[in-house]
Amino acid sequence: MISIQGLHKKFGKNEVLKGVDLEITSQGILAVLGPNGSGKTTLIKSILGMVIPDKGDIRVGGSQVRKNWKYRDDIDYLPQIANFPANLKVKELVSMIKDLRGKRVDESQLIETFGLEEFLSKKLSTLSGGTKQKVNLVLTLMFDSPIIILDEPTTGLDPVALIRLKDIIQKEREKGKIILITSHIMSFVEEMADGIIFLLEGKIYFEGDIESLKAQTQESNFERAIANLLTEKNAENTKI
Ligand SMILES: Nc1ncnc2c1ncn2[C@@H]1O[C@H](COP(=O)(O)OP(=O)(O)OP(=O)(O)O)[C@@H](O)[C@H]1O
Repeated sequence: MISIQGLHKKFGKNEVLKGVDLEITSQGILAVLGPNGSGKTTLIKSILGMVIPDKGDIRVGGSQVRKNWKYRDDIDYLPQIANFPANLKVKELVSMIKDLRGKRVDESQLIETFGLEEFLSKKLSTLSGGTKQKVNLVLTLMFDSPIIILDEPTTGLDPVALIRLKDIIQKEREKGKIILITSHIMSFVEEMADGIIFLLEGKIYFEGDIESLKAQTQESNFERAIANLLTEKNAENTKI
């Protein structure tokens, strides 16, 4: 369970989150959506304790996030941009991350699923963007934690890898996990998400399932329903 109350965060004068309240009590896939710069990554990093909020309360599994690190053992996190040490080989990075987390896991199935066997002895600097993302996914998904947070997981993936990723996420969902995903690929979100939140101007502007969003916006197409939220907000802002 993840509980967020009154979350505020600004960077200098840039007020990114202006009072976000969110209760994630049930298992399933929640997509965190919003325009570029709306604060999706900031929200995720606040949950992970990587961004310190100015105000607000965040609890994961009942534990306060502030000045705590133990709860992070229960979260597998895929960052949007992974900065890997260039000279390390893929297999060295995998063992390093396992050592850091102090967990014994068998990543061989994931390596096979993403066709990474032939890259295990290659240096990270020599890999293509999509292959790096596959490595990034293995590092995240190998730990089997109850909460998974994926920031733009589909970036750079070819169609086969994308299908494999979707199957893995569905299997993780069936295990009863809480899965948070950010993505700008609306077809991916529509296929995968049980619910969405839409961040706009520092707040959650919509929270619910995709069918409710379509009903609210009177748009049968999900992408258009999302665009409709933005134009609706624009219209509101220009009202006198
Ligand atoms: N460490 C930081 N220092 C200063 N500004 C930051 C920092 N991190 C984020 N920001 C700013 O906060 C705002 C929100 O950024 P964030 O990355 O959370 O947005 P996002 O919704 O994830 O965007 P995108 O869809 O482009 O990934 C942006 O204006 C960004 O420039």
